[in-house]
Amino acid sequence: MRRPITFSTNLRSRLAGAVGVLVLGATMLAGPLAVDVAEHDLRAVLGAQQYASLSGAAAFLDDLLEARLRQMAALAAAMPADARNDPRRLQAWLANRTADVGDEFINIAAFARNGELVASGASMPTAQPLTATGRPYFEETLLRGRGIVSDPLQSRLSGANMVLVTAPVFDDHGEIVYVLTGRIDLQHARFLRQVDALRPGSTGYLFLMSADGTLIDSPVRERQTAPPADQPGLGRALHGFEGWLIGGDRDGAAIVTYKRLTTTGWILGARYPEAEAFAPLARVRRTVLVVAGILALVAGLLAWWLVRRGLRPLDALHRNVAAVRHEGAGSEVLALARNDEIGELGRAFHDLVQARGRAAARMRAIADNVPAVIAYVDRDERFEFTNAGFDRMIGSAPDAFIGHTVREALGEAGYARLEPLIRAALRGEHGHVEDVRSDDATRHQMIDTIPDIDADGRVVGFFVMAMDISERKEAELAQAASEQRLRLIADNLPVLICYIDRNHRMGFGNATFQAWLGLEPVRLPGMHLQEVLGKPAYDAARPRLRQAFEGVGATFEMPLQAQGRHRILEWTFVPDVQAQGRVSVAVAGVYALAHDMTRVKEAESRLVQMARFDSLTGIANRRLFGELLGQALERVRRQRQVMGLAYLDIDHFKAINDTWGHGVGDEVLKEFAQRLAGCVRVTDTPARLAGDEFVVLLEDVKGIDEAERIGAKIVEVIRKPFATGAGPLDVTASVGITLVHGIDGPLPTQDQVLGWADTALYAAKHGGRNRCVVRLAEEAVGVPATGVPAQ
Ligand SMILES: Nc1nc2c(ncn2[C@@H]2O[C@H](COP(=O)(O)OP(=O)(O)OP(=O)(O)O)[C@@H](O)[C@H]2O)c(=O)[nH]1
Repeated sequence: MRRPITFSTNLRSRLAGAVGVLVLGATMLAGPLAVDVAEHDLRAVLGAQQYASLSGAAAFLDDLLEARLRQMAALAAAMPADARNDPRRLQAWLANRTADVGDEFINIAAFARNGELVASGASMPTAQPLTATGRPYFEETLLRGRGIVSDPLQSRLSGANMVLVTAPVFDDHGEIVYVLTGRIDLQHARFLRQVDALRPGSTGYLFLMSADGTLIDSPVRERQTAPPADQPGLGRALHGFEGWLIGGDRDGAAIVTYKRLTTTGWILGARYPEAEAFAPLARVRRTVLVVAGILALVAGLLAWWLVRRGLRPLDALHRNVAAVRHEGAGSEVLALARNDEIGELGRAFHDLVQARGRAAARMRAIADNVPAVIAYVDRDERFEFTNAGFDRMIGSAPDAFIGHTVREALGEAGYARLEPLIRAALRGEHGHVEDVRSDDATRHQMIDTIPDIDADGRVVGFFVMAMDISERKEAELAQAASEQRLRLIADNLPVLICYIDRNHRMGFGNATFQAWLGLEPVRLPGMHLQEVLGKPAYDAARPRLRQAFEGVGATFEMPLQAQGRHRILEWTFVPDVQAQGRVSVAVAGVYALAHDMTRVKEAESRLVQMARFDSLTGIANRRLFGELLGQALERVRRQRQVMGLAYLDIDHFKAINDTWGHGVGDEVLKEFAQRLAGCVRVTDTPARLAGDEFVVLLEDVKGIDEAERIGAKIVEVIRKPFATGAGPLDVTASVGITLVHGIDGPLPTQDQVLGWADTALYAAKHGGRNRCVVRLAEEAVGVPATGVPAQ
């Protein structure tokens, strides 16, 4: 559920204030920022200026030192030859020269090539001879063969700081004989005074150091003996840096510039304190700040006022929206007539409110017409929404519970029934119960609770839906009772009844499974059919089962060995066809019924026996004989054998009956059949056609002789007295045999063959009875019989 949008009541004031402060701040910052940019540029200009100025000063000092070197070189060149050879003359000459150059050099001295001080323009030291051996300026002059300016050094006599300018004195052979040194006392030389005009500003100053950082000259008194070690960038300058930089030390920030002298490698530095360098700019900055502050205040106020004025329609729209939401005002107040964005916004709100109203009405109509109780309950378990179902199911007005808790609305008992569902819903879980009884326990209800989870995953409430499912419950109970009845019937029927699913597993099975197969019905569901029937029976049933699953029912017989009994079952498979969609159907399973056909089969087999055998004598009757004769005739033609058919009749049987009665007649018939069966081959089949008429089907007879031997044997066997209830009786029989060859052409009919045998019998009777007559088939009609009279 969405959280309601909260309009800030002072949005307009806050926006106006924010814009005012932004404008004020921006205006305030603009001036100082501009001054900062100017200061940055000015620094670059001043730095470059300082460097140019210092370069000029360095050039000047280079000129100065080169002039001193030239002056000393000229002096050395001007040394007369006698002064070179005579130390006293040299001393006098130097004294005069020292007087000449007194402004530039405090003293001029001459050192011999071995370093010994030979002469000095000032007074010669007397106490101890001085030597320049090992001194860098001396050694370097000898090495280079030209004059140099020494690094600052301290006089061994006066202790004053000085530098020496040297020049070699050559003899006529170009060899150095003396090294002249002109001494410049740093205390008095004041190199920097000569370039003082190039000093930066009034508080800035220049300073001069040797290449190793020894201070040569500085206007700052206290630093005359020590190098300006804390000068910003000094370390870099000692490593060759030339240029300007800005740095700070205990004296404050300053622009410091460095330049090296080309003659000596000395470092000339200038320090220009920022306090002086940027003093005009600081004044400008103060002025800019004041002016920017005033301007910013005016601009900020103006911006604040303009925004407030511009947002006044939005404020009005906000009030109207609040009136619609909280005071029930009509949405028409939102349809502003303005022709700008606010008007457009207002009209859009108006349309939205209208659409929302229509949607809410639709939702309400749907909710009210659903046959269920629908409610929304907040986190505090208070009803926020209820539908008309409350009226129908509970009998309370639809809005009666709004604002009340579930406990207040339904009472303790009703709340207790719902409490597990409410707890589940507030945990964020769906709840569902089906068997909630109404207060009077006459109705069944199904209740669902669905949690309302916001975008942050918190449960803010839940929906409740309750339905009256009494009718469905009653239907379920009725169905259960009906199923119970069906089950009772199925369990008491002497048939196997079961349901087989598509995987050939049992659905259910009736109690007969227990009786016939020893399987409890409760164990059947899920069992595989192979497990139930055993593999052979299952394999036999599978093709029919496949057929049934293709939608075609099947009925078939199948033997089953179980529980020590052999049964013949007649199975019927009925497909359980279920609709799938509108047009297609599918077989979901197969209903199977199995009847025990064992007894029926046994009775059937008895009937077959009865139908094919003579009940009095037990040998084949006319029906079976007919079947066997047909088959024998087929064999005759196929195997080209000779078949014989003997036709027998008891002589004067009527007289036996008449004399001794039917019972004795029956005894004679049975004994006759017995003897007949006993005297022919097992492949020959005796049969009783009717009364005292018998036949014997003789297979594969080799010829007439053999037929006659068989006939004679029969006649002989019968001739022996019959033991009957009336005592021994003499019985004879007449026999007519016909032989049928395997010939081409149409096969003779059974009646024809019987007719031929009957004709032979007739001949035997006619010939005096108690004998046998054999006839070939082709002789059957009108041919005299070959009688085999009784012996
Ligand atoms: N006991 C008894 N008699 C039967 C049965 N069926 C037929 N008969 C009698 O058998 C007699 C048959 O006689 P026939 O074959 O016609 O004549 P016959 O006396 O044998 O004379 P010939 O055949 O010429 O020697 C009749 O009297 C029948 O009633 C039977 O099942 N049992």
